[in-house]
Amino acid sequence: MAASWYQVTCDVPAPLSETVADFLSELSGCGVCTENRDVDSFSPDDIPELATASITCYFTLPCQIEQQLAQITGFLATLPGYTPVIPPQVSLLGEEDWATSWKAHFKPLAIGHRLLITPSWETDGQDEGRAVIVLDPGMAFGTGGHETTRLCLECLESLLVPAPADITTMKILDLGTGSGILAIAAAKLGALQIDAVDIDPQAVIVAEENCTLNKVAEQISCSTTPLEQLGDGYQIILANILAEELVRMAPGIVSRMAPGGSLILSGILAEREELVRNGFDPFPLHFEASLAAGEWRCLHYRRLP
Ligand SMILES: C[S@@+](CC[C@H](N)C(=O)[O-])C[C@H]1O[C@@H](n2cnc3c(N)ncnc32)[C@H](O)[C@@H]1O
Repeated sequence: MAASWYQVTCDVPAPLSETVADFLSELSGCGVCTENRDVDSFSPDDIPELATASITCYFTLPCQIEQQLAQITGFLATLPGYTPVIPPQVSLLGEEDWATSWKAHFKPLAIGHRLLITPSWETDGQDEGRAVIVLDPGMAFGTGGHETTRLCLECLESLLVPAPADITTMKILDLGTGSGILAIAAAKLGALQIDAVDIDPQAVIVAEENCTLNKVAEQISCSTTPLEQLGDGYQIILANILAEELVRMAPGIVSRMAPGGSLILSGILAEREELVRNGFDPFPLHFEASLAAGEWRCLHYRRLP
């Protein structure tokens, strides 16, 4: 395959990232990509900024890359506080690499005993009798890789496998649906009446697309309806949201549960488990379990009759 671009990446101290990004953008004549956050993190509030930022720009072929590199290193040398640890890294990219190289990071992921999350370009593989959820990484949280999602899915599976007698009539709420992954899992395991809500309209668009992709759009109603405007009688409520928000919403959540219904709370760092337990203590709930994965906890409650 013919190469089409030079990709140049400069690692610089974080405070210099804007200056370097502006320079590279002007020099290359196109946009730059800045990686300065530990993105494998749960929420925008706790995404830590890294000490070093990687700025990547692209030069279309043909181009005199040596001259461009000389300009870049010359510019970096003028910046106060810049000490080159690694020189700018250069690689050649082809059309196909450009379009597909990111896909290498997303592989089918088996969860629990019955679920398999797979990107749409990997659907030919063996599903070994698992319910397959096709999910392309989109703008919304929830491709199954995060512990908080996985814990929810495992707990949900334990409630729906084997299928309870009332699975076709039970109402399920996925509060903070993101990509729709939890709602889609519930549908794939046989539930027919699922509400998937999110305060982020972009997430709702992604969730709707994923429901269609998984052919479960008829079972799932996606919307931005706030909790306060939802009905009640949910046999299962799933909420993978941060601890403080869960506690704030506790009265609204519990009042929407059917007697005997299950509540699955995730997105809780181990050190905040007590905060959530205290927040849900005053309500008529039976504490069933605290599931752990690394620093994350997922709490399972049942509503008392
Ligand atoms: C961590 S993501 C969870 C996504 C998915 N349910 C999963 O388990 O992977 C949390 C989602 O909750 C949404 N959210 C946060 N606060 C909310 C609230 N008060 N009501 C509804 N959605 C909320 C966010 O927009 C985000 O999409």
